[in-house]
Order: sequence, then structure tokens, then C-alpha cells
Amino acid sequence: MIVSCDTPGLLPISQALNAMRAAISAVQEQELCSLMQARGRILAEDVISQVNVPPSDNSAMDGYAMVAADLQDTDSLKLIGAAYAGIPFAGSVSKGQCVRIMTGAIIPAGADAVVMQENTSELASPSKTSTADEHQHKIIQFTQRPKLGNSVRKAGEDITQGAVVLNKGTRLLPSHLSLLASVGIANVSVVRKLNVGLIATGDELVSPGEALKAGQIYESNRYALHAMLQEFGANIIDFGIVEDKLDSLQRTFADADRQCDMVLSCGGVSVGDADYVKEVLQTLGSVNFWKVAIKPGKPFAFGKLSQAWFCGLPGNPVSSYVTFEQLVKPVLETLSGQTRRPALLLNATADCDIRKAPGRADYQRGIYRLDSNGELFVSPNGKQGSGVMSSIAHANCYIVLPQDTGSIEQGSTVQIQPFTSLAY
Ligand SMILES: Nc1nc2c(c(=O)[nH]1)N[C@H]1C(S)=C(S)[C@@H](COP(=O)(O)OP(=O)(O)OC[C@H]3O[C@@H](n4cnc5c(N)ncnc54)[C@H](O)[C@@H]3O)O[C@H]1N2
Ligand code: MOO
Repeated sequence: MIVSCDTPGLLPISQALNAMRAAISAVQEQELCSLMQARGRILAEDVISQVNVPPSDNSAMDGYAMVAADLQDTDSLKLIGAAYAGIPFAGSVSKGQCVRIMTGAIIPAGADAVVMQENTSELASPSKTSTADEHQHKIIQFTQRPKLGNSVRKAGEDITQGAVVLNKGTRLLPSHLSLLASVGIANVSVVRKLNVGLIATGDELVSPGEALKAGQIYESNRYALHAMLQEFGANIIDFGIVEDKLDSLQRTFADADRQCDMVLSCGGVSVGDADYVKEVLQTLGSVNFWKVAIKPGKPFAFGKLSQAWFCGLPGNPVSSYVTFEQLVKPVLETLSGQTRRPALLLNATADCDIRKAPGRADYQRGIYRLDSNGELFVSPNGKQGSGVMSSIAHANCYIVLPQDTGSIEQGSTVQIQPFTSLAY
């Protein structure tokens, strides 16, 4: 089921992703969620519209409704009433007549076109004693000869009754919520939230806010991972920092295994330091320690504990960030039943030479800019070491350089992945 990485060489990213996706099947439990709470949730079923949107032919403009053919012979019509959004005109329009109509009002029976009021003028203006009178006994002159259907929004032109509005597996965005509301849906069936455990390992790690002793550093990876999981829409179970001791690690991983669909740890996956983590994980289940052809983020672990899936991210801060986005997030998407979306990659011109060794796909942190001709240029942002978090915090894209390529010359075309394209 799970590809072993004892084979020599590095596992290409696509193979690592395929192996993880093939091993995992989506969570099946669903729950009903009100639209106001549904942003970012994954649809558990196709949504079919029970109605036409709009429900009736209606006006796209404030103006006058008439029979379009009437205005081929004359330029003026008699006003017989008014139609408002929500208050239809009760009668019907015959030859020589028109009805005052507001945007969104149902097209009166008999009428088949609307002329916006800017293309009209009143010829006769009798005394205005009541609302009814205001829209009667006037003659309206038209400066436009409308075509049949002019400024008429047809029933069902947005969505027809019986049509699939959104497919199962859709991650609900704000536009989707409006679309669902427009067909009258108040609650949707969504996949239940994933329970994701988060564990940082390392004796040197101290929480921000505390004083550092010699040899200690602030634990920072969990803050980015926690935030990315929040954006993903997971229920996060945070196990904090766990010391590098066999019994502490054993207890924490076993606890996480019981509570979670997926357990994420960071640190302790490279060859030298991983001993305890490796031992614990392999007693709990079946976990493979891989060397993936990605830079940063080469050491990566994937497998299953007794019931929860497990991803072990490297401890270096940029490595844990990049492996979350490029390796873990796609797996969480599969686990939550989300339909796969291809990553947005754009071509850009290298603004300078870019150093790279063949062997791993690089996700260099870059800054892209559009020049005055609309051409996209990119350059790496500062030092590219896997501990240099400022390189990513001040960048706006990854420069994605394929596994087998070497250094890139200024002026060459490279691919970039804008950070905004990773938004959920
Ligand atoms: N002999 C080898 N050594 C290393 C290899 C290798 O292939 N052979 N790979 C290197 C690469 S590449 C990486 S990436 C790191 C990954 O190491 P670990 O996952 O075991 O991580 P640690 O050793 O625990 O930590 C690495 C580094 O990151 C700091 N760290 C860890 N956790 C956190 C955290 N939560 N917040 C902030 N900083 C953290 C830790 O202090 C270390 O400096 O291994 C290389 N070694
Ligand atoms: O995988 Mo490491 O991230 O190159 O430092």
C-alpha cells in the first residue's frame, strides 16, 4: 500500500503524492451545515436546483415594457400601469400600450421587451393624484426601437430547475454560498471536519514568551502549521511541544492516534535525530521515512498509526512550511473528499541568474512583478536556506524549478506559483 523509500535515490514529488493519495480514502461522515457557517466546507453531495433562477422573465432595467414590434410603426405608447420588483402588473399589455417597469419586476403579460428610461420621455403629464394615476394616462415617447427580448432577463437563464448547481467535492467559496442561496438552499450536506493533530518535537524548543536558555530556540513551526490548518478548515488538536523522550513521544502519539484522522509532527525525521520518533511510529503502525526530491523538505515521513494517518514534516521552518503546502495539503484535500484542483503555475522571466543543483525540485521563495508591458518577472527573495523564514514571509510566490534542471540564466522562462493561488 505504501511506497517504501529504502530504494536508492529520492522519491519524485509526483510519486510521493500519488502514493499518499492512493493509500487514503475520503472521510464518509457528513453533517448538515447552514450556509452562513459553510465557507470552506466540502460538499458531501451534488446540489440540484429545485427552481429556475430567475424564477420568471424580468426586467434588467428601470424603464418601460411593451410589445417590441409596436415600436416599428410608432414612437409613442400609452402608459397603462406599473410593475415593481415584488409587485407584478396585474393586467396585460396590448398593441399601443406600455407599462412602467422597475429592475427585477416580472415582465407583464403580453410584453416582450423593455426600453430603459433614459431612451424615453413623457409627452403628456396629467395631474398626479395617486400612485395609480401616476402610471396611467400618459404618453411615453421612445427614442429606441427595441429588439424582441431587449433588457429582458429570461427565466432560468442563470440556473435551470433540475440542473446541478455545485458538484460533490466542491470547497465552498463565498461565491458558491451566494449561488446556493439563490436557489433557495438554507443548509447543505458537507463532509465532517477533519480532526488533525499537531505535534512539535525537540528538546531545544521553547514557546514564544518564555526566556531562552543556552542552546534553546523559539518553537515557530507550529504557529504557521496551526494557521494553515485553520485556513484549511480542520479541527485542530494541538499537542504542543513534546520532548525527545521515548515515553513522552509514545504517550503523545498514541493519544493523537486515538483522536485524529491525521497526525502531523514536525522535526525529528532526518536520519540522525529521528530515532525515537521512528521507533514510536513504527510500533504504533506502519510509517515510511522517505527522502522526497523536494527542496526544501527532503526528509518526510508518511504512513498510518493504528487508525490515524501520519505525516512527519522536517523540522527546519521553511521545510515544514513548504512540505505542508506541497505535500500535506493535497493529502488533506483527498481525505476530506475535496475535488483536486491543479496548482496555478505561471510563466515568468528570471530577473537574475538563479542557482540550483539538479536532483530535487526547488520551491524557491521569490518576488514576482509585472513590468509596464504586463510581462511577469521574478527573482529569488534573499537567502534560500531552509531555516530562513524571512525569505518566505516577505516573498509573494514560489519559483518552481523542476527536479532535473540545474542553474537558470537571467532571461530564461521559469514557472512561478503565486502565494495567493494557494488561498482556500
Ligand atoms: N545526515 C543528514 N542530516 C540531515 C539530513 C540528511 O539527509 N542527512 N537532512 C537535512 C535536512 S534537508 C533537513 S530539512 C533536516 C530535517 O531534520 P529533522 O526533521 O530531523 O528536524 P530537526 O533535526 O528536529 O530540526 C531541524 C532544524 O529545525 C529546527 N526546528 C525543529 N523544530 C522546530 C520548530 N517546531 N520550530 C522552529 N524550529 C524548529 C531545529 O532546531 C533544527 O535547527 O535535517 C537535515 N539533516
Ligand atoms: O530538506 Mo532540507 O529542508 O533541504 O533543509
